[in-house]
This record gives sequence, C-alpha cells and structure tokens, in this order.
Amino acid sequence: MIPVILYASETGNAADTAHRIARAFRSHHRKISCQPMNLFPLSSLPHTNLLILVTSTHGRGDPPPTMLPLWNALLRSSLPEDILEDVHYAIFGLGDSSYERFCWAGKMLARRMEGLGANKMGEPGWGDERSPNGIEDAFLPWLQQTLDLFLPYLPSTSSSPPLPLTGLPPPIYSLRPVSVLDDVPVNLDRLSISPLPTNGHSTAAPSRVEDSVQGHGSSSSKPDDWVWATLGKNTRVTKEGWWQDVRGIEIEFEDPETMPYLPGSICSLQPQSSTEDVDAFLEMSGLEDQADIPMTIEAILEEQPLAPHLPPSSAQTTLRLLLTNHLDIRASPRKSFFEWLRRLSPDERERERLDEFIADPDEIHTYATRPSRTITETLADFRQTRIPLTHILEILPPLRRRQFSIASSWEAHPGKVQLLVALVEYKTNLKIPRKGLCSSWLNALTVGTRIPIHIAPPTLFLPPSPETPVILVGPGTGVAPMRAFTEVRARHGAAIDTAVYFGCRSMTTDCFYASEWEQYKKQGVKVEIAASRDQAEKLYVQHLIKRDKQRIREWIVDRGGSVYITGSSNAMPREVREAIAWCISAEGAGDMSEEESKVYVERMFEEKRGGEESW
Ligand SMILES: Cc1cc2nc3c(=O)[nH]c(=O)nc-3n(C[C@H](O)[C@H](O)[C@H](O)COP(=O)(O)O)c2cc1C
Repeated sequence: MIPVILYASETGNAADTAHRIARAFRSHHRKISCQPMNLFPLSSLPHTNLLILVTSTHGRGDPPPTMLPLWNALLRSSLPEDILEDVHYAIFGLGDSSYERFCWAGKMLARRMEGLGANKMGEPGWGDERSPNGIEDAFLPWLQQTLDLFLPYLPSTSSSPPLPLTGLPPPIYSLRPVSVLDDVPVNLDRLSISPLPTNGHSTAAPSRVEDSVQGHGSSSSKPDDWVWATLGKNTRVTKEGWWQDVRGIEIEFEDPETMPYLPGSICSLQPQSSTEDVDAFLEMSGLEDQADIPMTIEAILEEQPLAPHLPPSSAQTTLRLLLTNHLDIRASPRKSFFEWLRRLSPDERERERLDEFIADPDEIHTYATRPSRTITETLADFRQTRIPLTHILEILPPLRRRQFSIASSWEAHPGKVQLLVALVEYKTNLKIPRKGLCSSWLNALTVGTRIPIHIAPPTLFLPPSPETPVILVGPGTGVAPMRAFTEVRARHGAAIDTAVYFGCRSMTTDCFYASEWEQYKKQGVKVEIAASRDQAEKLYVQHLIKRDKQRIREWIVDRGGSVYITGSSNAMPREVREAIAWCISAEGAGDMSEEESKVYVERMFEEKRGGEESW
C-alpha cells in the first residue's frame, strides 16, 4: 500500500508543504507518491486507501484552480454516500486567518470527504500565516501525528534508522546526459565543477533558448493545453515620467481557428529567467561547464511521477534551459530551501546559521522574505554550499506561470488578447533595485516574438440578460476585466444599464482607456472615475459609489443587478462591499438595517450576482 499526497497550490506554498511531507515519509524509508490534485485520475480515488490532502485557500475562500476537477467530481449528487469508505485520509490546509474564510478550501474538502464515507486519520491541520511561526506552528505537530498514524501501516524499505533532517536523501529524479553525447563527461555527484570564471559571465550563453535543443522557434516549449501566439503590441499607457510604467500588451493567436474566449477570462504567461540571472546562478553553483550538455530527466522512483513543471522524460533539455524555463532561481527561499542547504553545507559556521533559520521562521522572514532576497543571492551568502545536479530539480522551486485578467473581449478584438501589465520595479529594503520577473521578461520581448499562452475560463460571468443592470468596480489595473465587460455590454445594447467605477491617481497620468470611456459615456454607460489625487481630499471608488446611492440601491435591490469588484487584494474589495451595503441600508438610500444590508451583499456574492477577483 503506497500512500498518495494530493496537493492544490496557487503560489507554491502547499506544493512545497506536500513535498516536505513526502520527504518525511521517505526519510522513514516508506514509499509515497506526491502529485498535484488535478493530475490524479479521479476514478482511482475510491481505491486510494491512504490519502493525504494539502490545499491552500484563495480569493474569498475559494479553492486553488488545481483543486477544482477533484472538488467538482466530489460534489456530484449522484455519488453514493459511502463511495470513499475504503479511503483513510489526513488533511493539512494552508491559509491566513486575517481572511474571513480561513482555510476554507481545506475545511470544505474535509467535510465532503467525511460526507462520502472517508475515514479521518487524526485531526486536520490548519496552517496559519498569521501565527507567530507561520504555518509551522500547526504543521510540525500535524506532521508528527500523521507519521505516527500512517507509518505502522506501511512496510519499510530498509532496516536502517530514519534519516535525520540533516541527512541528504537519495534523489527522486535523475538528469541523464543524452547517449549520443556520452563522451561529454557529466559528473552528477560533483558539488563544484570548475573554478569561477574571472569575468563573471559565461561566454557561451545562448539567450532564452529552450528550443535551440529542440530546434523550433525562439521561445519556450509549449505544454499541451497552451496555444502559440505572437506579441503584437507593447505600449506604455501611463504618462511618460509617471512613476509607474503600465503596458498595454496585445497578443495575437496564431491559429485562426482558436475558440473565442469569454469576457473575464484569464491569460497565463510562462516567464523565463533572464540570461544574466541564469549565468549568475550557474557561476555561483560552479555548474557552467555542465550548462549546455543535452540531457533527459527521468523519475527514479516508480511510485513518484515527474513533477508537472519539468519537461517530460521524452524531451531533451539542458541545465541552462531548465534554469531559464522551468526552475525559479529568483524565488524567495522558503524553509525547505534552507533545509536543503543544511543537508549540503560542508561548513560548520554555515551550518550553524542554517540551523538558526530552520529553528526560527522569524529569522527566515528577516533574512529572506522581508528584503525579497532571492535563491541566487542566498547562495552567494553561503559560498561553501553548492547545489548538486543530482538534487537540483527537487531543490529549486518551479518557475510559476503568471496570470492576467484579460482586458479585451473577443467580440471587440477577435483573435487577440489585450492585457494591462504594470512593470514591477522597486528597491528592496536592502536598497537593491528589483524588477518583476514576468513583467520585465514580457517587456524585453520584441514585437513579433512567438510565445505560448494559456486561456482559462472566467470566474466572473455577466448576467445572461442585457436588461439586468451591472455595476463594474475596478480601480488601477483591476479595470482590465471591467473594460472587457463594458465592450460586451455596449455591443449587446446594455450600455445604459452598465456603470463603471474606475480609480486612478490622476486623469492626466494613469487614466487607462480614457478616450474609450468618453465614447462609452456617449452611448449611455455611467462611467465614474475617482482620480484620487486630482483634488485636495483623496477620492476613491467607494466614495463615488456612496455618492450614487440612489442608483446603486435601485439597480441592486429593485432591479436585481450584479456587482463586480476586481483589483488589488488590499482593503479595496472590503471597502467597496461596505459602501454598497451602506447604499442599500436605511442610512444610505434603502430601508435595510446595517446588519441586513451586509447580509444582503454577502448573499449576492454567494448567489453569483457578480463576484470579486483580487490579486
Ligand atoms: C489573493 C489571496 C486571497 C487569499 N484568500 C484566503 C482566504 O480566503 N482564506 C485563507 O485562509 N487564506 C487566504 N489566502 C492565503 C493563502 O491561502 C496562503 O497565502 C497560502 O500559503 C497560499 O498557498 P499556495 O502558495 O499553495 O497557494 C489568500 C491569499 C491571497 C494572495
């Protein structure tokens, strides 16, 4: 019996936690498999006797998208109530208790598992980022409990004592040089291969070259459910000299038969690490002479499939391509990274420092998270420690795709996707200038470059009838999906029942789509722009909503309208909901009590009369 860990993660924390659990089982010489939930064959679930579920929560208590196939399957009303009676499961959820629905996805999943007859192994663990030691406070006792409960059922593969946390486990993946080039020496165990070059740059570095091995095009390889597209436009949409550089990006689908996307859909882009970053990492790790050797990746353990962010074992790759397209060398190191360094460091003083990091999450926060220190910079501080090729695929986190709400509608821009992308540029608290990985990658692409993109269906849907009023609230780049919705509403004769609340700093600097709003106003759309700094008193979208209390009440309460809120996940969405509740309360323009109006707004969102998407 081999237990299965299934994880659902959005930004990588749950995935990292799941792999820590797998390593703990393997260090006790037990077999275990660890996979993302969406890749697990659902028909196998009732026959999975030992199951460990790990999920984070996003949005307003929503599961990460990779939980949805499993979740939707479990929700089917036709399922027998005892379908999971052979399943024994443990669950760990990751969340943040400052959100109303703390660890909601995990809690819903646990409840449904019980409802379908699954047997709980121990108490669920709910990891809270707000806890003094972050999720560790709940995770460490939960892990111990889970090991205690599961291990007795599992045969041990070795009579040796468990490997300590500081012991280097056997690798789970192998990087094998391609046989035609077998005369090229690759020493996978070598920690340090060559002296550092004096000029700090590798001379042979081809730039962004996934396919220099595979021989097609200039960009990265494409997963099956992605499509090829071409960068059509990249135009600055904030005033020249304004502190924030926001880009209007247009991408054209290559295939003229591409299925139209719905307004509010989400476009994913797979960024690449820059040549400079890859060179810096290779230099730091002493792996330059291994960088361009063609290799394939294989899973060593039969129960553990290759992680989905890695190229399939049939594909030829190189270390440089892996670092460019698949592995994140600019990520902020998590605790698991320091645990790896501790296993690898030959130096007493480094080990002491690493032990401090492992014992105290606050130390990691101060050293890595707060100053946005990257993995490469961390390696520069731990000069004696080298990441070996044998374990590099496990140690470096995946280079995550980035998601953008599409700012265009297919109807207005057939065959194209338009995005509003803020170029992220800031100084860390160590005064190091830093650029966002995805936005700087995108901005460096020349128009005409071929890139793979993925279109995911929307989570927000316009009401089917154009007569239903809609209120679209999207300050900053949050206006992107609202612009797409406005395009569709105007084309369907619904302009007069559409209100847009957009927020910017000033009409002259960052008022996105300004000329389009003028046109839409002429067609009857109520366009209300809160330019926060254009007057002495700060003005925000929620102020304009309160000003328009009569219309808000009439459209929502009398006419059953929908409200959409998109943009930054700080206080804005909550303040907008409060402003709407105020409008429909007796204090505003309605007749509900304060409590009733709040419940009404909550229920609207539950019933999908609109919705919220924040990032
Ligand atoms: C936009 C956003 C919304 C979130 N919403 C919730 C929530 O409703 N409830 C909760 O417990 N945690 C919430 N979180 C916290 C995440 O669950 C937490 O950061 C977790 O570690 C992320 O794990 P992941 O990287 O595996 O996705 C939210 C985080 C973000 C960034």
